[in-house]
Amino acid sequence: MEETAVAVEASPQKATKRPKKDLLPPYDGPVLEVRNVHRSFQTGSRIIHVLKGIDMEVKPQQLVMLKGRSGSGKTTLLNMLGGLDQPSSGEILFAGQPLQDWGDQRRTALRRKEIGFIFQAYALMPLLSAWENVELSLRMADVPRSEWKERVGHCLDLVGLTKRVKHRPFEMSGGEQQRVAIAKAIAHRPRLLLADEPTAELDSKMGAQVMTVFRNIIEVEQVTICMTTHDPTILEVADHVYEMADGRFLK
Ligand SMILES: Nc1ncnc2c1ncn2[C@@H]1O[C@H](COP(=O)(O)OP(=O)(O)OP(=O)(O)O)[C@@H](O)[C@H]1O
Repeated sequence: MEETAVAVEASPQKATKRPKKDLLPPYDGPVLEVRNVHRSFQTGSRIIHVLKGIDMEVKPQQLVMLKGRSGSGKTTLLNMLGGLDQPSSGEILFAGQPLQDWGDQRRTALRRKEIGFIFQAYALMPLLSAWENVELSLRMADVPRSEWKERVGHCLDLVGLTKRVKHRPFEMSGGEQQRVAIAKAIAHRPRLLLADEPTAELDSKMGAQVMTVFRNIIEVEQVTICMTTHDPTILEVADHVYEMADGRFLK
């Protein structure tokens, strides 16, 4: 499918107000604080130390990137930032709350309400249209049905896809599919967006469109983004880059 000529044509939008949520008390500090995090895996009799003392901070509405060679530990760290995995030692504070002290149920609720995930391979439902894919995310997050229409329309507009709402993934370019995935990831108004190599499958033009969308949603949706990338041209867009090598950040 041909990409549209203009980069991303989202309508100018005002910042939307984040509705109050009970899960987290109000907190003006960093969205993420990572303190001396280690992660080891046991495979058979061997113990592999993948993360070896990670310290990082992600402030509200920042775009933070993790770069590093394949195998350096980026995905392992991203999984922990999203509460999908737990550190072997150290702590991760999400909006000031220590995730390791939370039970499984509360961590799952945090993931569903406060975090959006974007992957390299889009992760869309193949038989659903762009509109239905975004709607599905609202259904999963228990957002009242009465709010779906406005919210889905708003999110698809933000990613510049108002003219593609009825298309199914196979009728769209890779860049468009990734933008649907972004609309889907922000639909439930998460505080944090985690993206694992979101531009890896895209050419440089489509990759740049995705980064334009990221900048736009940081402003309009007041979201914070932490992503991994190998692409040096994309790193220029970051507010902060952490370079990883062998489970540590390079100074
Ligand atoms: N569950 C696991 N069990 C054993 N080893 C693991 C596990 N998860 C990750 N690893 C190992 O940890 C190391 C880091 O993997 P990780 O996927 O975090 O790297 P990465 O920097 O994201 O690489 P890539 O850029 O290729 O995605 C690898 O050597 C991997 O094999």
